[in-house]
Amino acid sequence: MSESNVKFSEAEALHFHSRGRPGKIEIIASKPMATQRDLSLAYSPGVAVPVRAIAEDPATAYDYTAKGNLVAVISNGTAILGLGDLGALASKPVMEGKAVLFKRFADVDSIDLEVDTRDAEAFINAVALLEPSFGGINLEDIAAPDCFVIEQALRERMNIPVFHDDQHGTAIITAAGLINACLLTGRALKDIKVVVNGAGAAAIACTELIKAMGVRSDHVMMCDRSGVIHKGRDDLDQWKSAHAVDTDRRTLEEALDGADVFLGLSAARALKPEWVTKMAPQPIIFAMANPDPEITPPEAKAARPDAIVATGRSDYPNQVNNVLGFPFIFRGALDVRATAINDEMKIAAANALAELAREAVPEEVAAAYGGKSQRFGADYIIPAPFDPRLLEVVPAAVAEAAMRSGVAQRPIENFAAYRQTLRARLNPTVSVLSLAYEAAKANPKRVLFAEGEEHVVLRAAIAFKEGGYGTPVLVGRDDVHDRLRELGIDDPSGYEVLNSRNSPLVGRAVDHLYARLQRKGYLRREIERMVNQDRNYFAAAMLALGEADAMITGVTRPFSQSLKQIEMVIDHEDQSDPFGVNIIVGQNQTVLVADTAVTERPTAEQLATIAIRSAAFARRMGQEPRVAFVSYTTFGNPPGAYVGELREAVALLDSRTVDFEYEGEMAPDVALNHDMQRRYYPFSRLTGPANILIMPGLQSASLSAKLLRALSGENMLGPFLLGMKLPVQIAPMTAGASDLVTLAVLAAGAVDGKRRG
Ligand SMILES: NC(=O)C1=CN([C@@H]2O[C@H](COP(=O)(O)OP(=O)(O)OC[C@H]3O[C@@H](n4cnc5c(N)ncnc54)[C@H](OP(=O)(O)O)[C@@H]3O)[C@@H](O)[C@H]2O)C=CC1
Ligand SMILES: CC(=O)C(=O)O
Ligand SMILES: [Mg+2]
Repeated sequence: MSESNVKFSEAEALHFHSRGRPGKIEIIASKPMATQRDLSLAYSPGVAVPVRAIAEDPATAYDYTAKGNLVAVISNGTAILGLGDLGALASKPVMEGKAVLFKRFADVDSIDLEVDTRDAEAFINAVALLEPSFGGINLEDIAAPDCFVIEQALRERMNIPVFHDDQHGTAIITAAGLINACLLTGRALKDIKVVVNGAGAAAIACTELIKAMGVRSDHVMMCDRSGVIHKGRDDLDQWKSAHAVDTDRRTLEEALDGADVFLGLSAARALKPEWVTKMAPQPIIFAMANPDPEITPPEAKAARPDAIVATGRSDYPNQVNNVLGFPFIFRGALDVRATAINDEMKIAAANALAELAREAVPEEVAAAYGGKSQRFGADYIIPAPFDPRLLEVVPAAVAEAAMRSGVAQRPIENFAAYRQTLRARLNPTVSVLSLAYEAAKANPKRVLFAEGEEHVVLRAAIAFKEGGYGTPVLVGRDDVHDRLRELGIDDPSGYEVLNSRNSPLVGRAVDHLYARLQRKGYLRREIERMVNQDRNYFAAAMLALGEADAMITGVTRPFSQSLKQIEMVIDHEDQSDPFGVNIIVGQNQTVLVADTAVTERPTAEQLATIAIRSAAFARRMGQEPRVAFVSYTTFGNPPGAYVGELREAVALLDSRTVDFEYEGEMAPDVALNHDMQRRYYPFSRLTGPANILIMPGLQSASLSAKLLRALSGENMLGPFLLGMKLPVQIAPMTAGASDLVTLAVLAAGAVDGKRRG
């Protein structure tokens, strides 16, 4: 895509957007819609009751509808990122993207609306009429100067927060980054000389905010396409002329002479490395144009090794991008039902972000970024978007500022409790998975994809490599490169292919396997045939011999068959059998189910081991384990003949010292409902709903997991194979490319522990 740091092909980006349900959002019902009674309540006649209530008291719309947590992302497509005016329809992928970021980072429901007009008045009228529907309006990618007129008019006409993200979101993050970059270089805001390149929505808002925070007006030089905005120009509109200065400098190059700070909010490659050499010592360079910055960090650093450099992108250190702002700012504003997002709230958000970057980074975030650059310093001036603390810190600061400045209609009484609800909005498993992806990037591994001729596997390998998660090693025939070409990879030579027929490594694989199997009735020629003809034997041997760090297989044959083959090459972690865990990820809840893959009728001892290992895995996934041994009976009711092993497993855990909660036997509906446990089984030792369900046997476990996968699709992960000595994962035959990438990332994440152990 961009000229450097290419992480994916255009084909991959298109496939990502078109696969499955096209686009990136869908709407799901938050109430049951199963029965006639549900429908009567949700729609006519039941719906008439809240209708009358809202007509009588409009404020109750926040109680009876989704309004209070719903934000519209609205654009006319006149300044789509740095791509320019490509129209309303073309802006839809970006607006859908912003909507999903709202959900992902701050649990704000959001919908994109693309309004097909370049007429500011028509746009204003269209949006103003939407006030009843939404709790807030996030304007996006509307070009200057119309964006100023539009936002001003809508703020006056609407009694809900209206926020032009490219202006204020960007300004808040820029201000936070600038505060910290100045701290690191020993500068005071009042002294710095700033050059702003670009004089549009983002540039003007950033300039206004940093001036409000103490940067002197006569220290800021702004440039547009025609060069420096000076008092002698007669082509300036009111917004540009507000920032015109008295100077004889005319070009960006001249403006940069001796400047402390460059803020780029213009276009790709607008800043030449040779101009950067003229800046003051330890220059601060924020090249924020998207998707390609004004200058890349390697170019900037080559020209000025002493510079602090930030961009709008996630693949370089210091991502100064409004994604760090809008989800959390709206979260805080919605939670106090603010009527506006005012300057106090923006400054509070900027300060909160700046302060957060100066605090010690939590272990899990630091680990995810390879432990590198996660301490306040030149490569870490601003928190990373996946930092789970953002959702607690920024909304609380914004809500508090809204209350202080008198725009909060529903003030927060107990901030400690509020922070707790903010923490609960983030499903820890989702953040752990995100962090696992970041960790893979920071510490990339070689992962064998044993079925390297399958399209779905090749797609996964492409995503794995181009996402920067590691090096895929494809096991397959010599035409694998042709298949990669068919999938849009122009130069497939960067993909390593191991052919089990003619690889020079075959001999070592045969030796390894023969040494293991010669006394189990296998002849060497038989082993040769197995290694040549079956990729699981060959790939597992490559893993055992250290030619790669982890292995993925599974889409071409049943799980049990793959496992049997791999067990011939690789040992179990200890005396106990491996087992499978599936993870069901809900918005606010994660449930693990085990053993979904291996042992048909586990003994009590096996069940206890599965519980202990699942609990450790749950902790790795960010969950505090609460195990329920599940059955069709709950504490003996109805009496059942097949619950003995479960009860014995509970007794075994009683007799050992384990550091997690467990209980059983109980039916899944009781296990998942803590109110029911308290009401009918007050002796139960679980302190909340169970999040690990240990099934009595493979029948029930596999049936439940497969039913759930068929019904809930992408919310089901796994099965993850636990208990092998080396990191191997066996995907279900129905796995899609993204399932395979997740398995590969988790397998890669287990490498260091396994090889050490
Ligand atoms: N990192 C982040 O979070 C964000 C980054 N941005 C980026 O900022 C840029 C501008 O976005 P936005 O303000 O919304 O768009 P606008 O269309 O409102 O403004 C674009 C501005 O850039 C100027 N410009 C374009 N090319 C050059 C150039 N070569 N030299 C100097 N100035 C130039 C234009 O000048 P003129 O007035 O003469 O036409 C105009 O003033 C985009 O690249 C966008 O991706 C925006 C928001 C957030
Ligand atoms: C990040 C963003 O909003 C932009 O580049 O327009
Ligand atoms: Mg934008």
